[in-house]
Amino acid sequence: MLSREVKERLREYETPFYLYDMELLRRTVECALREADRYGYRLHYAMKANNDRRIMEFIASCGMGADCVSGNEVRRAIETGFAPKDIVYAGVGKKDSEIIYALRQGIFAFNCESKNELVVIDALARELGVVADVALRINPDIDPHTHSYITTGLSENKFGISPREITDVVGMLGDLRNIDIMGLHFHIGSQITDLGVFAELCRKVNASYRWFTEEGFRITDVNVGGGLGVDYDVPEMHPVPDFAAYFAVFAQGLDLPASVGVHFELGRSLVAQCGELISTVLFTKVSGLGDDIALIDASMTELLRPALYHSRHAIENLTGTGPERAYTIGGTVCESSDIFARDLSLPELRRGDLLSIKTAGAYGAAMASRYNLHDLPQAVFSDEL
Ligand SMILES: Cc1ncc(COP(=O)(O)O)c(C=O)c1O
Ligand SMILES: N[C@@H](CCCC[NH3+])C(=O)O
Repeated sequence: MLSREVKERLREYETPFYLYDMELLRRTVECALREADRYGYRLHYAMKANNDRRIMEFIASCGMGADCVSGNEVRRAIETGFAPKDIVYAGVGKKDSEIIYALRQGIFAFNCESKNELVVIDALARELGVVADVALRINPDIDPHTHSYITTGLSENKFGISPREITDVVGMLGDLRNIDIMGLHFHIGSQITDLGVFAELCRKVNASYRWFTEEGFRITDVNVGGGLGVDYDVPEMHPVPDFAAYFAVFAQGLDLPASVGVHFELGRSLVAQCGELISTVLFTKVSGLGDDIALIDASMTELLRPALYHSRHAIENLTGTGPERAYTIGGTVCESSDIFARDLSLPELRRGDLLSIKTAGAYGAAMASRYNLHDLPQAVFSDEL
């Protein structure tokens, strides 16, 4: 809940902008690290969720590693204080220039997603005279019960190496002298709220680990990815996700020797709740069906999730106190999918009211675009207000 003084101060900034609660970020990151530490688990921040420099610098300063999916992400991670030896690099389509850059940095591991990618990493590593540490990303065919666009571990998805290809891959590895298969990697999707899905993942991880060990591989590290979901409906009830319950599922389900390092790649659960998108009501009008529409100065260019996944974010009228009315909340972009909410009850909206769109710290600013030549949204931090 923002105080009246803070709300007044928000008026000094040009909307739309992202407001980050740095105290909540601190509590969230500390809680995740504390709960992971109980089991000796190692955390890597999936920076695709939010690559703001201040946020990254803070997370790096807490001692987390980074999970990157492009050469530029690896570069930004290093610039913001993440140690190369704590960086994992996934991505289904890595370019040669990106692989070469990451090889030169001496990152912890490439999460490798296909047979052909292994061949390319090996060749590039040979040219550089180095050996690349590689974790094979296995597609375990698990339904994570989330939106189909953010499901990544089903057989039909483009991610990971399928069981069909595994034997081929293993047969070929003897010829690849410049890669060391030291790990196995899994990531089955995002915004997963059914913890039973992670229990199923553990069973698949155990089976894969046993299979690779029996094949003669020395697997020192297992990376189970990220995916823990957050509460978009009533965010104030769960400002910090239940990391204790999440890690306990793995502690109970994983059956690996104590010497094997267990890694996680958490994105959304670390940064979603600390961010909100602040926007101003521009106009209200009535549709041909008689519905009240409010047009706000944020749009799918600042927060794409509702247009892309029909996802719902809680919205608060920060400045209006009138009687409630039901609104369709639309953005400014020339796309009919640019709608943040339908039939949403809010204190009567007037031109100039400030709205807060909650749980926007993950995959918000990071997915912003300049469509319609909009400016990219600025970031404002709670401790600077
Ligand atoms: C390979 C990989 N690791 C980690 C993540 C982070 O996921 P989340 O933000 O759901 O924790 C993603 C995104 O889904 C991913 O693709
Ligand atoms: N961008 C998605 C999550 C994708 C995660 C990356 N694999 C979201 O906004 O929910």
